[in-house]
Amino acid sequence: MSRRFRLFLAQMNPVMGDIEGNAAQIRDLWEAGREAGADMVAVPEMALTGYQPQDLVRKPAFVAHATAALDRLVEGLDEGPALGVGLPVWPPGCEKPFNAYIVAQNGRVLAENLKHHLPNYKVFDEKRYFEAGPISGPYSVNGVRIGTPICEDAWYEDVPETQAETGAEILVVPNGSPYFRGKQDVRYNVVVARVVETGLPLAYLNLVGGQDDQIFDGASFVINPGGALACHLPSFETATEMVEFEERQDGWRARPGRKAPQPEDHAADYQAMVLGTRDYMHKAGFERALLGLSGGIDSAIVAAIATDALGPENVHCVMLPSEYTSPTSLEDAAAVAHNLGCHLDEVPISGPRAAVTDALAHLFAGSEPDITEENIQSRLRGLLLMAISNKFGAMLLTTGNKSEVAVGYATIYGDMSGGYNPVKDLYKTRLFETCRWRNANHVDWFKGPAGEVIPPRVIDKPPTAELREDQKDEDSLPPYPVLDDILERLIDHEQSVAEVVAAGHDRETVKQVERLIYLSEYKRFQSAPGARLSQRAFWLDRRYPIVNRWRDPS
Ligand SMILES: Nc1ncnc2c1ncn2[C@@H]1O[C@H](COP(=O)(O)OP(=O)(O)OC[C@H]2O[C@@H]([n+]3cccc(C(=O)O)c3)[C@H](O)[C@@H]2O)[C@@H](O)[C@H]1O
Ligand SMILES: Nc1ncnc2c1ncn2[C@@H]1O[C@H](COP(=O)(O)OP(=O)(O)OP(=O)(O)O)[C@@H](O)[C@H]1O
Ligand SMILES: NC(=O)CC[C@H](N)C(=O)O
Repeated sequence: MSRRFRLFLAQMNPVMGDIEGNAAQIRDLWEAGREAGADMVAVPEMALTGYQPQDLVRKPAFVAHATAALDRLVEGLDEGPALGVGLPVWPPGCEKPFNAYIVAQNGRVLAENLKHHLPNYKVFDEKRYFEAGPISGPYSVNGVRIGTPICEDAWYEDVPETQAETGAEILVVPNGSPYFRGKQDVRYNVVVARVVETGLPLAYLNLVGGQDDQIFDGASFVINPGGALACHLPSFETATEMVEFEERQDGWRARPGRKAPQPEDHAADYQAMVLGTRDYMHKAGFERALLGLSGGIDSAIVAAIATDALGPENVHCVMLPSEYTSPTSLEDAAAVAHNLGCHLDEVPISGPRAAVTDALAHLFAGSEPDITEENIQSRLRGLLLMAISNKFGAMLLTTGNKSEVAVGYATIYGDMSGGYNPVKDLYKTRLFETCRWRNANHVDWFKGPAGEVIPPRVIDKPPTAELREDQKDEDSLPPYPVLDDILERLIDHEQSVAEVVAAGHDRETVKQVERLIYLSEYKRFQSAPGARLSQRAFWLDRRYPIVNRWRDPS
């Protein structure tokens, strides 16, 4: 009879800092694994505390709480499978804690794995929070030797290789790997390389769920020696899977299991925004969202995302027309709310606007109307929406896309008001395409209706802020395809002005965009967090000084 190993993968969604709640979830998952006859139940990196805990782990009381919760979990493990769980551990005398993965069985700890490679790039600052551990060797569960590189440890050869050389038969890798567009291909490449080098099957187990701007997409998978995919869990949903490994003449192999289809590109971005919005709201204690619905495309897609995340009954849309609001905008806002099944109220801003104009008349006498008056409209909308939020307890969502956020094309304390921005990392040209994707596609966990929820007219009409007569975005900004290409080069690829010009752009336009990016750093610093979709999202991926006189002389 060949040797077997039954690994229960639990792609779970912890809540940051809810140590007791996460411990209860982990205990339930362990029981489900025991029922199913597992040898080992694995949950992802830092599942006990939530990931990334940032400076929380520098607070000894936080780490002590996690340790106490772990001790209780371990003590409660009666006869049954081993449990692998991620948490910070802080041995006495160490300057910082370790990022650890504890494996326990039958009431006692079998192994303590410490993360060796601490990621310190993009959104990661683990060298700030953690001590790097030595490479941890394999441990035995029911007679099978398991090696556990912790997330980044699997991105280098040395940890898996050392574990294989010291007897590991299967690699189980717990991860806290946040989404960016195209990341799954990066993970396959990394994992296949480790499988080829070690000759061992590798189970890649990821977290799922939103945490501030980051979205953990799950999509856990198992690769066999030779590179074949044995099983794949769904993206953006919690899931469990029993993976059956057996030892054959040519070594350990995982039996083929579920292969959930994986979303790509617009499908993945949209689901990331829905999950990010749902988890930000729910984990922060909000059931209901509120937004200004203008009849434009930005607020339409945010309304769709919020509805898919929270359900139409939990999304309150408000149209706040002025004398510049066209009949088309009124109709389009009504159509979006109707298609999504959300409640729509109308609150005209003409009265408050007249009151503000009146109040300032003695100061502004003799000056010409300019952007000041335009911004007052935007700020009145922000004020009224925040009043509705205060009164009824829904969180205000803000709607600026990445193109607008990049050049500061938004009014601070006006349309930038709000707690979360689902589309903050989505350039306008991609936003159009993503609306088309949503109109043609639906996923079963979305709470909004299937079908063409965003009328094509909303997608096709020229974007306008409607803050003065006949205003169009293109009066102030280059056409979006041009703007987005310049932005992607300057921001996502950090190209020089000379390189952007060499790619075919007009120098004056590039310099104008560069100027707007640097000038609006203060707005981004004060802006709401949003769903991270790229490798260069505003906040942790791209950190620039606010006061900065440097301009590219190239
Ligand atoms: N470095 C700095 N650090 C901190 N604060 C700084 C600052 N520089 C300016 N400021 C402050 O910021 C103010 C200027 O910013 P702000 O008041 O936003 O005004 P501003 O950026 O001049 O105008 C808003 C822009 O957003 C556009 N827009 C587009 C789409 C929609 C909407 C909408 O509202 O619905 C608006 C609008 O057309 C206009 O171009 C200054 O008066 C000053 O108080
Ligand atoms: N008349 C309005 N009623 C309600 N909210 C509004 C109104 N005008 C603007 N807003 C709010 O301010 C935000 C910014 O306006 P903006 O014009 O940039 O976006 P949009 O109208 O949704 O899309 P687009 O830029 O494509 O016209 C809107 O998304 C909306 O939340
Ligand atoms: N938690 C981690 O170590 C994350 C780093 C890893 N390379 C990833 O993004 O997938």
